[in-house]
Amino acid sequence: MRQRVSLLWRYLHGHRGRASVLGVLVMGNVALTVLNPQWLGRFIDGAEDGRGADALVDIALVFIALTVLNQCVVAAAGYLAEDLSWRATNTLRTDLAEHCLDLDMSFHKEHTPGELIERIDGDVATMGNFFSTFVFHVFANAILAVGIVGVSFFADWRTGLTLLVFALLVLPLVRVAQRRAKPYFTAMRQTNAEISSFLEESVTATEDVRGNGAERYVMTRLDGLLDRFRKLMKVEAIAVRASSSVLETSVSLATGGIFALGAYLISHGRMELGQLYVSYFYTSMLSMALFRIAYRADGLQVALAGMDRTAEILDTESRVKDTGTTPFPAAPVTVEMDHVHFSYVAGRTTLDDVSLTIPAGQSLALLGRTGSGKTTAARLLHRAMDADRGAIRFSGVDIRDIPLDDLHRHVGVVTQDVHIFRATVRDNLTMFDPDVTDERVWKALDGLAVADWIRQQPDGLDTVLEGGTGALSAGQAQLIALARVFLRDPAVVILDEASSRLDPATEQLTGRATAELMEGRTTLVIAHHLSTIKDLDHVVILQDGRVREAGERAALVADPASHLSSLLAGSAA
Ligand SMILES: Nc1ncnc2c1ncn2[C@@H]1O[C@H](COP(=O)(O)OP(=O)(O)OP(=O)(O)O)[C@@H](O)[C@H]1O
Repeated sequence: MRQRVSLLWRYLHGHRGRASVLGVLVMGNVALTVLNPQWLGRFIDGAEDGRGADALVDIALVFIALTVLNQCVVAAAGYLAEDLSWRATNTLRTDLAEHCLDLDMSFHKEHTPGELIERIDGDVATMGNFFSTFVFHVFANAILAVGIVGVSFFADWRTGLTLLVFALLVLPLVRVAQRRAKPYFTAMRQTNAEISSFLEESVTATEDVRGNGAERYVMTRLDGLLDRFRKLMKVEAIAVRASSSVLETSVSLATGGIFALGAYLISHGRMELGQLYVSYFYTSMLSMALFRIAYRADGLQVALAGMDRTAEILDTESRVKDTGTTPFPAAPVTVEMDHVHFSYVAGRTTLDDVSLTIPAGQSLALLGRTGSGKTTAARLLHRAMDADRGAIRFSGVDIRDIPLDDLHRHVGVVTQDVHIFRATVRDNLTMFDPDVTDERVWKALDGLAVADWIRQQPDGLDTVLEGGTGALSAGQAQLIALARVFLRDPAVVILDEASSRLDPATEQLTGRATAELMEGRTTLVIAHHLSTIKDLDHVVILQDGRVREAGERAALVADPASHLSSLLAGSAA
């Protein structure tokens, strides 16, 4: 609960002014709603007492004016609640997205993209609804209930007591209904997130699914998830229905009680007809208020469950701590991995005592079979995660001592599966940074192979690219990624070669662009083809997470006993 309150407080705090006005409007609405029936009572009593038509018309006019005013207050409060909820939740969405981007690999391994989208968009949207729902249907109605009981006490303690007992009996029922329903709501949201995530994965993997003839299996799994959702929905609906039936019965009993009490009081001259009418009116208003609270309890439950998950994500701390204060060393930098150990899963070593050095401004090819740990070693270099033991240093500075922002600015990464945004070439190069001018783009790329390629695109920098890697070949996507890195001018470059074969023309172009990028920078290349290592200075061959061989490329090539020589001989054969 404290977590939820502090989450709400954090996001409403910045909008205190609007929230206060909203509070005043809600209170005004409650006051007008409670006051209005009093005028009806006066009207009835006035008519009974034989007051003149003018006086009765005046009372009716006041009643109408208050009703209109109340509607205006409701409209203003509705607008403000929506506005406030969008402002607060948009900030929350941005913070959540940023927080997720900052979290390390282990978090992203545990949560699929679909699940995170559901958290960032789905849960937050529900919280937005909750806000309007809470203000209008729970908070406002709770205050209204208190107001009705209070005013009834003031008029006659016996009717006040009847309404109080009614409300006090009904409220625990509402709470029981809420508690019963909550686990189902939580499970429903979780299943919903799993469905989104599964759909996202299936759509992304369409080619693989079809290629493997796996449509039926995929659909069976989806069926299973949908079935689980349906069953949860059923139980939840029954829980909500049962509580409404109990509520409706209680309302009938309370109304009967008020009429019986009214009849008794009128017959003893202690109540007038108008007052009885007001009490009856209050009973139905109170029931409606309690109904609304109960009815909205499900929305409230969904929102509370979403809020718990949101708070949980916001409270998840990255295992990669950003506590360093040492500036990134001046280029060119020496890259050193010193007896590094790493496991994704406890007990299953991925990197075992890996040491390597790339002298300043030189390049190193990291070779090894699939699964030998090449990508993992590269990830450690830009702190996608941290080594369990050992150290990584740039020109002698431990990378954990460098602020993460600084590190990411100076270490450029080109991954195998480059992500292309559905946006212009410009946005894809600048990563949506509006401060990077076209002049800067062209200056950074001046005379480079990638610049020629961009110029050949139909609209140059304005060419709109399809999302993913759909519209571009692997080589073209690599060209975009290389250009991105050129723009940032990093001191260290980590390059995961495109593993798929490129067509000869693109291969030549990416080869030239890569050579240009490595110029004057310290580079680690994850090489998937032996043909591409010929221009690199050093070679490290990994085998099952250990260094099998390391040395200068030329020396290893010249040594017929080296493992590299045997690999080259094997690939030539
Ligand atoms: N996020 C992860 N969580 C758990 N295990 C992982 C993760 N990423 C990789 N691994 C495992 O770590 C080992 C090394 O993987 P890594 O991707 O570093 O190898 P690689 O040499 O780059 O392979 P490839 O050439 O196929 O890209 C493999 O056994 C792999 O299954």
